[in-house]
Amino acid sequence: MNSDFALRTAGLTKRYGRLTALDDLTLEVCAGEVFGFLGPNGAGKSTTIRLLLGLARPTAGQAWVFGVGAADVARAHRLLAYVPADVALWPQLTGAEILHLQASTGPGVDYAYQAELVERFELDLSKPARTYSTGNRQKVALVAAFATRAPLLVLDEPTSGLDPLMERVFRTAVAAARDRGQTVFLSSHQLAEVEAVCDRVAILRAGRLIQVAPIGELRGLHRSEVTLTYTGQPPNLDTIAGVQDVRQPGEGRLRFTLTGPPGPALTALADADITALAVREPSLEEIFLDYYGTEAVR
Ligand SMILES: Nc1ncnc2c1ncn2[C@@H]1O[C@H](COP(=O)(O)OP(=O)(O)OP(=O)(O)O)[C@@H](O)[C@H]1O
Repeated sequence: MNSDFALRTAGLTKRYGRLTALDDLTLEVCAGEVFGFLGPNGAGKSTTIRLLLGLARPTAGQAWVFGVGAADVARAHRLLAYVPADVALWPQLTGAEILHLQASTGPGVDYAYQAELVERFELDLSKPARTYSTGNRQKVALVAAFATRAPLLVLDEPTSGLDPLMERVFRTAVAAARDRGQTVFLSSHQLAEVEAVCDRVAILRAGRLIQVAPIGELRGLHRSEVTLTYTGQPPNLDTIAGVQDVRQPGEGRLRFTLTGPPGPALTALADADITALAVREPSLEEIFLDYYGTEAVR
């Protein structure tokens, strides 16, 4: 088994009765890579992670962590740290006690870095975990994972409870993990998050792998929907770079999609009398439907 791969799956499949949660996933994540695992709700991301961690048994196929079979939990878990989507902590222990407990049972901790992370995530370690909000529980788990020396960090939608400021701290910590030579496997349903931190991305939909691509190739997926109101002459967006699907949903209103740098569109809009402007990021589901068509996502 080649352990240059931090993670490898071959034909990995999980069925729950008649539902196929994960269908024949074959994937390789190189050591040292920040790998995004992107898919809308219910795509099978958590199922995959449970199989990788040996928390569930595959119906078919196999998974390895640095060449160690995922079912060999005692060996595989010495090589990884995991942050689940719903972090559960021991309610009676304080944040400090939990970090101490995890440090003493995990694959080794960099305590100086742990202290730095506690500060950056603005975590109050003195309180018992039962008083922590979802976001604070997530922070404890993230600090514990990022501070380990585990060569692989498996993070399952780890920022769902974090505010934008903390999301920035998270992104910095992922970049630092990469610099420290760790591999990061990050599941997410946010295209923007994955774009910001990952080298490569796998896209999963309805249990099936749709695409694996370097992040650069995914940039074309990113677009915004712009809606504006104007008085007088409508802005002329006919030949503006990045502007598509210009529609007029009502009198004095305009809607279009924007990909790439917004400069040319902003220049064109500057000549018109715009009274309101709203920019919306479409959901991953919408992007999938738009980009891959209904056939590919079924
Ligand atoms: N223990 C289970 N029993 C039955 N069905 C399950 C079980 N776990 C997951 N599923 C189903 O498998 C599919 C994939 O779920 P999974 O949690 O892996 O998706 P996900 O991509 O992680 O989604 P989310 O972003 O919502 O967490 C879903 O249809 C889900 O309802």
